[in-house]
Amino acid sequence: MIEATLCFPLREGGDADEEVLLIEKRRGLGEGWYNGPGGKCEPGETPRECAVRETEEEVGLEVTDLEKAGELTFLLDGEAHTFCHVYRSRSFEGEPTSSEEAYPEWVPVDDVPYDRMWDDDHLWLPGVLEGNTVAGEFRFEGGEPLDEAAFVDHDLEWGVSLESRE
Ligand SMILES: COc1nc(N)nc2c1ncn2[C@H]1C[C@H](O)[C@@H](COP(=O)(O)OP(=O)(O)OP(=O)(O)O)O1
Repeated sequence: MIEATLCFPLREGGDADEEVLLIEKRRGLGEGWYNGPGGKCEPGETPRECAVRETEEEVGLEVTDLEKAGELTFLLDGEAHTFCHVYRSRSFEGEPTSSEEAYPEWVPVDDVPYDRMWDDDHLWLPGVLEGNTVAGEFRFEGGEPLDEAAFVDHDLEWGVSLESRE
């Protein structure tokens, strides 16, 4: 099973609206869709270290004080495919810049483009952006690659305790 991360930097935008930093993915899994910065964990790396590294690599932002917000299991044809650790952070340095992997974009949390994201995102990301914690399982069918499989169903648990976990 792949172990991966997503990180959602948050800031106060204009008119005190909160904004989240998304990326438009330029290559690999989910290419062309919006997501948070993130990627696969490397050997010997904790998920938190992975989220920090991937955010720096993809958009040039140095995030600190990451808050664990979710643990998501993605299953493909009944087999665990990816376990994803989700973080949010209001502490970061630098300005988002494009990379070979991603175009960054600040968007109001009330105007996230769920129609251009993974089919599961509208089920868990709004709660995560509101400050909640979540554990979820999402089932896809149709074979590899995961981003061409069909989203079938899911289970979600809100308000879970995650801070003791990386
Ligand atoms: C199945 O639903 C998913 N939803 C969301 N929102 N994000 C997902 C889903 N499945 C995977 N992801 C995330 C997990 C990772 O953050 C990325 C995939 O990362 P990638 O394969 O691009 O990993 P990298 O290490 O950045 O890739 P390179 O091999 O190019 O370095 O999608």
